[in-house]
Amino acid sequence: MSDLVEQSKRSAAFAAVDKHVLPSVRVLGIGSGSTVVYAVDRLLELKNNNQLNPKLVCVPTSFQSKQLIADAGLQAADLDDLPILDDAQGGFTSIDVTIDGADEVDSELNAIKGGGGAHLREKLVANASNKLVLIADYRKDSQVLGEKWSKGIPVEVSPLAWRTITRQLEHMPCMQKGSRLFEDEHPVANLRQAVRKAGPVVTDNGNFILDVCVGNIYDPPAVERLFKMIPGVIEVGIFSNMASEAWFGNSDGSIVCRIPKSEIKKRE
Ligand SMILES: O=C[C@H](O)[C@H](O)[C@H](O)COP(=O)(O)O
Repeated sequence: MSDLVEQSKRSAAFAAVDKHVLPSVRVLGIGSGSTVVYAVDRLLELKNNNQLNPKLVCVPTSFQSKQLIADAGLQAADLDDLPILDDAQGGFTSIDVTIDGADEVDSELNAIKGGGGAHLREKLVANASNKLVLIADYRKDSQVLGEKWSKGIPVEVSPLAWRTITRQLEHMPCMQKGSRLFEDEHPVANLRQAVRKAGPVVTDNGNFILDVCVGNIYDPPAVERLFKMIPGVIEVGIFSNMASEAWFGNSDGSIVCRIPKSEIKKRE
């Protein structure tokens, strides 16, 4: 990985933490992946400077994230241990803000996640958060999902049915009710293979992952719903309309914070 990419991950992570992890934050969701490591580095600095809420509790999204929290000496809590608060919009949240990485983010801040296989718990934590803030380097910033991330949509599936699910996914048509959902005629689903273990990747939850290639994704919420309907699909690595901000580190050293394009229009 080039120094430029690492530097851009770091600057996006530091800026997002500085903006969102104020002393008023009591419960913080911690995402997974290599960019989140920098976010936890910054949290540790803030902790050492007494700039965090002394009662701060961090909610992990994977085994990796749980370890990062423990190594930083921060307090961890599982989602189920937290009280559920009814918010003004009729939602149910337990977490003030979650900071997480992404594999690709489009102009509406729909994201592909799960490159590291953590998207099930990441989505559970994001869903219980008042605010989801994404952090990434410039390679993940795109207009349409699929333009940049070519490894496919991560889909966590039950090992009991992975072959049936693969076949069903590969028979999905690209058109639905007259509109095109994705670029390729039919998806191609690959069982993710482990690198230093023989056989498939087994997630933190004991499941398999199919990486489903469809080309560009024109309607992320529809594709997310379509895949999710297949029995045995546990979670789809498309996060539609969940993030409210995305921070990108650029290759020139600058940082950009984006909000969904439709939000910009509403504010104009
Ligand atoms: O499963 C992994 C997560 O969704 C990560 O947040 C995502 O893959 C981005 O990871 P990284 O920051 O390493 O690019």
